[in-house]
Order: sequence, then structure tokens, then C-alpha cells
Amino acid sequence: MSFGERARAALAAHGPLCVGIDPHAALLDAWSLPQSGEGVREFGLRTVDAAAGRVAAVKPQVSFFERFGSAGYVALEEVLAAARAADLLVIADAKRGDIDTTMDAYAAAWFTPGSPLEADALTVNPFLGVGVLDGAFALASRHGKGTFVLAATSNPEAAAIQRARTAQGPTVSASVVADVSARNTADTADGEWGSHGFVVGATVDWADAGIAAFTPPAPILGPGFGTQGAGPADLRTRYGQAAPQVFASESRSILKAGATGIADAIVGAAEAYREALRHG
Ligand SMILES: O=c1ccn([C@@H]2O[C@H](COP(=O)(O)O)[C@@H](O)[C@H]2O)c(=O)[nH]1
Repeated sequence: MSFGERARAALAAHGPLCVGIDPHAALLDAWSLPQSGEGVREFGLRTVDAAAGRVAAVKPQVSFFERFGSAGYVALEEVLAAARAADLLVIADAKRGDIDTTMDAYAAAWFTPGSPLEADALTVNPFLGVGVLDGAFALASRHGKGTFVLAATSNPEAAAIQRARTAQGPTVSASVVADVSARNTADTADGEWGSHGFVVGATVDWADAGIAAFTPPAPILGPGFGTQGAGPADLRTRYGQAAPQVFASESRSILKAGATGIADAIVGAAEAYREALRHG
């Protein structure tokens, strides 16, 4: 089954919430875990445990593991494997992007079945040109994996580059959405979701980003919920018709509940998003 269709099924079964696994230093302290590879391993595994069966997806933020070097990567490998074994879709947030041949090596790391870092999907950076991602799109599709291409990110600094106009007229964000959508269309049967989705932050005004005309039939990763200010109601107000395609990603706002409170925090947030979708 393609990643696009797996994403659609997971969202239909569990609703929009995607739990971010971001072991910030302050959160490790709050969870009484050490500042080490062992600390991020334990943090990640406990979060996976709390998320399993309750949400569609988890999104480990690779940087928080990477800061412990090889020990962090060993921990990340274990967290990825545990999440996949628990039937959670795993979106590795590593924002990879480089020239085509180098990008292909990143793709091999995250998409090859049996690779230590195997994930279901990876966030990728199109700002070296969408074309450099073609090898990654192809490898992902071959193995039922997917990508989330940065289109309109949640951070305020993004506007200066992403709202800029390309030589052809549309914004950079719109141009990314159009270019990736064309590849999905070429690669996907009629009526199916494409496997190459988009990062569009929950803080983003679609008209301002120049993407209001799009409802791309592909999953959308929506960070910016929770600590960055957006809430369940923004599923409808921001994403409109595309709301059922959104993985609403929250990290700190859920993780701050601590090791003992996280399961309840996930149950409550997951229901709030499902409710917003039903009645928004
Ligand atoms: O546009 C983007 C893309 C990715 N992120 C990542 O999502 C989480 C957000 O964490 P919160 O604690 O829920 O704010 C984090 O890993 C970011 O690197 C994003 O925020 N915006």
C-alpha cells in the first residue's frame, strides 16, 4: 500500500493528532531522565507507549537525538523501531535536502526496508530545487514510504523566503505545492492520495502564502499546534477543505504532561482534534 493511502487510513482510524517526540533538555529534566542517549531513548520509548493505539502518527525530531551523537542515534533507531512495531506511522522530522546524489543517500537511510533508521515518512527541504528530491520521491514510492515537503513552515521567519515570488509569479510556497502535486499526479492512481505531502504550519494564512487555491490530494503535516499557538479549531479555519488530510502535530504541549500524565494528555488532545473535525 502506498504511503498516501496508509496516511489516509491512519487519519480515518485515529483522527488528526500526531505526537511529536522532542526530548528537549528541559523536558528530560522534568521527566527525571538523564541528559544522555539513555535519557532520550527512555523518553522516546515512553512516548511511543503512550501514543500506541491512540493516535495515527508520531514525529520524532531527529535533532534532539543527534545532539548525543552515536548514542543518540542508537536511541533513535530503537524509538523508530518501537513506533513502527506499535503500528504508528513514523514521520522522521530531519528536514533533509541536498544536491540530487547526496539526497539519494539520505533517502536510502530513511526509506530502505531494514535500514537502521527506517521510517514511514521523512520531512524534506525543497529549497535546493524540487528536482533534487526526485530520487528520494522514487525510492520512497518504491517502498511504500512518503515525504513531507516543506512548503509553508510554521515559524514567523519563514515568510521572507517562502512568501517571495518566483520568476513565474507564484510564491515559493505555491510553486513547491504545484511542483510536488504534479509529481504526485504522475505517480498516483485516480482518487488516491499522493505519497508526497506538504508541511504547512497551522500558523500559516493560506491566502498570504499564495496556496489558497490548492487542496492537494496528499497528506499535510501541520506543526504549529499547541505551544506555537494554534488549536484544534484551526484545523478548519486554517486548512479548510483540506482539514481531513492534516496530521496536527504537537510536541511540547503534550510532552510537558510528564511521564505519568502523557497518556491522558494524548487521549484528551486526540479527542479534541476529532471533535473539531466532526463539528468544525
Ligand atoms: O514548519 C515547521 C516544521 C517543523 N516543525 C517542528 O515541529 C515541532 C514543533 O514542536 P512544538 O513543541 O509543538 O512547537 C518541532 O520538532 C519543530 O522542529 C515546526 O515547528 N514547524
